[in-house]
Amino acid sequence: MLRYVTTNPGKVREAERYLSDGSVERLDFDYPEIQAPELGPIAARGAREAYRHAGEPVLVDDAGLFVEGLDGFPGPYSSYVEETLGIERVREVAADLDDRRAAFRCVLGYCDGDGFAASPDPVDRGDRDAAAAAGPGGEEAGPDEDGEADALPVKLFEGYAPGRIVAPRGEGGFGYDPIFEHDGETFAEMDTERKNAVSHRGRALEKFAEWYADR
Ligand SMILES: O=c1[nH]c(=O)c2ncn([C@@H]3O[C@H](COP(=O)(O)OP(=O)(O)OP(=O)(O)O)[C@@H](O)[C@H]3O)c2[nH]1
Repeated sequence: MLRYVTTNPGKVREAERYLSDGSVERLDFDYPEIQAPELGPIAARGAREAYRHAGEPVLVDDAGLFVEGLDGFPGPYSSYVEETLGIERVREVAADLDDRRAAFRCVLGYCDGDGFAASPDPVDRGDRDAAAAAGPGGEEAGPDEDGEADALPVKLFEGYAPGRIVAPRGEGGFGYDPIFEHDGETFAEMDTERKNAVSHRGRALEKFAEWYADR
């Protein structure tokens, strides 16, 4: 049984479509998150912590909103900023910027404790063209990437969605969705199926699901 590890019900709703073959269950476990400027090391360490807790294969999902005009802030701190400032304040800060472009990123970390065949497929580092070109596969997190010695192997899958920060619109989704516009619609104006088709999480999950089925 694979455990999709998250405390966030919004993530689960989106992941269900990709993980609904009966071999996956959600595990509501708040694994300790390291502080790092990138999502990859956070997901890698989280996957190891979650695996040690669960004793079964796990998939963790680390995501964030990166605002261009704020040098990528809140990025890996998105959850903390959402809880403290709130999305309205983020929107207010962004409203004063010339450059309101932003991107959502999601990194999934898979750990099953004993490793897996390394994939020769290209790795999506999050850039839009690379995202379009990259197939399933994912990246092996290096043993020392997050500073942990003797680390368990973790496979990473990244997804990216470009957009811009706008005044809130829409009732759906969760988190920053009402203020993130992609192709003329906010994520909160999209139903789950439409959001999954274009979102950072949908792209990462698609790559993971393809790799997982073929591994
Ligand atoms: O509008 C949004 N649409 C999305 O699709 C999305 N994905 C993530 N987020 C936000 O980014 C932070 C992630 O933080 P995060 O990865 O640490 O997760 P989390 O703390 O919510 O749960 P957990 O999975 O760690 O238990 C949180 O503020 C989330 O609300 C999103 N916001």
